[in-house]
Amino acid sequence: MTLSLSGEELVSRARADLRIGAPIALVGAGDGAAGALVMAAETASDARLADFRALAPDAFDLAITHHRATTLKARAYDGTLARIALPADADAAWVMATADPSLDLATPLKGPYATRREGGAELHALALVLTKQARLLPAAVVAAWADAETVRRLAAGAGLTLLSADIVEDAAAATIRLREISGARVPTRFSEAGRVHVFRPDDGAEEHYAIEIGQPARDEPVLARLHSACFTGDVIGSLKCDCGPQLAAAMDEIATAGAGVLLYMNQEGRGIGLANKMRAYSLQDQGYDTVEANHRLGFEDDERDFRLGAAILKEMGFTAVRLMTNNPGKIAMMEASGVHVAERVPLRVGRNRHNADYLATKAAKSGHLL
Ligand SMILES: Nc1nc2c(ncn2[C@@H]2O[C@H](COP(=O)(O)OP(=O)(O)OP(=O)(O)O)[C@@H](O)[C@H]2O)c(=O)[nH]1
Ligand SMILES: [Zn+2]
Repeated sequence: MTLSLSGEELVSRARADLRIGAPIALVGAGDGAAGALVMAAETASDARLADFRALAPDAFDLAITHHRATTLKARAYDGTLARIALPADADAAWVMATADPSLDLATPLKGPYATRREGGAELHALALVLTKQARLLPAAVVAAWADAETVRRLAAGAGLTLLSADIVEDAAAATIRLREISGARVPTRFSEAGRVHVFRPDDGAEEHYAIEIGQPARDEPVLARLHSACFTGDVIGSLKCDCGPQLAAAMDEIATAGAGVLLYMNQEGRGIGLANKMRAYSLQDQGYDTVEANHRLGFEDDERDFRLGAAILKEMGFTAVRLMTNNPGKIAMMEASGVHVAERVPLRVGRNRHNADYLATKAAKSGHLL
């Protein structure tokens, strides 16, 4: 028997590496493939940048999304991304100022930037996918070599996580498995008959919670709310969104009905994480709406994976829901994931003068039913 890590385990480890500022190694498929050492832009240190330079890579670039390149007036030759050649004196502060749009007011004078055209960008694209999955800014420092062997050797010598494109793709397409780890009775101000169940995904990503109220029957559609974490709205009462009142109203409605389930999904900021959401808020303070701010940072409007909620419901024995939502996307994803939406229950609460524009943008751009 040989002990080896699965592709999914390697990808999970790579995400953790990127968050702590450790380099990872990426290689292309087949003979003559290229290789690269990668660090997330936001965790790259001066010392590591110097280490990368000392290895004399064939190309040393900062990979950014084409959205970011547009703002920087840098030519993007690689479709959805651009490779900015790192100047010889570029330090970690330079990398962040170039990568992070929310810092633009603080560091207005930047560029011009030379973007790379020759060579492939497959590994750069992979690096951006992984930084996003790690809930970091989609920007990566990439030291590339024309031959994968050099990178394999460097990775083996330093004990770096080594990934190939197919491993990352397979891991993303794999069925998500979540297990209930623990659960206990938690009476709340909404209902004394509450139970909290904690679900943990096998890939080591965030845990999600199910709050079950009463004893909902498994053989009929359950009154359910799929709530995405919003630290600002849920915990500190932010008026910028409608999440806090929606959470309370959903709990209240389920409690009044006597039975149902609220899934609390730790997909903060529509899946971009709180750090990136606060970057988005800074951009919103500069006049961009919620969707534009996400795009400027290099994210899609919505980066949540709604399959997770469906997986938890199925794990709990539910196959059909009466879903409390105004978001048609959630209904479509539930159905696609094998949980039938027998009815949509509208949830309209928490409108105030601070979030009027935010709600209008959701209706206009994200198809929300108001
Ligand atoms: N990126 C980003 N996320 C936000 C912003 N405001 C709120 N969020 C997040 O959006 C999520 C809530 O999503 P909503 O679109 O309000 O609601 P929904 O859950 O999709 O739809 P409903 O079921 O109708 O409420 C939470 O994860 C919040 O943290 C914002 O301006 N930018
Ligand atoms: Zn919110």
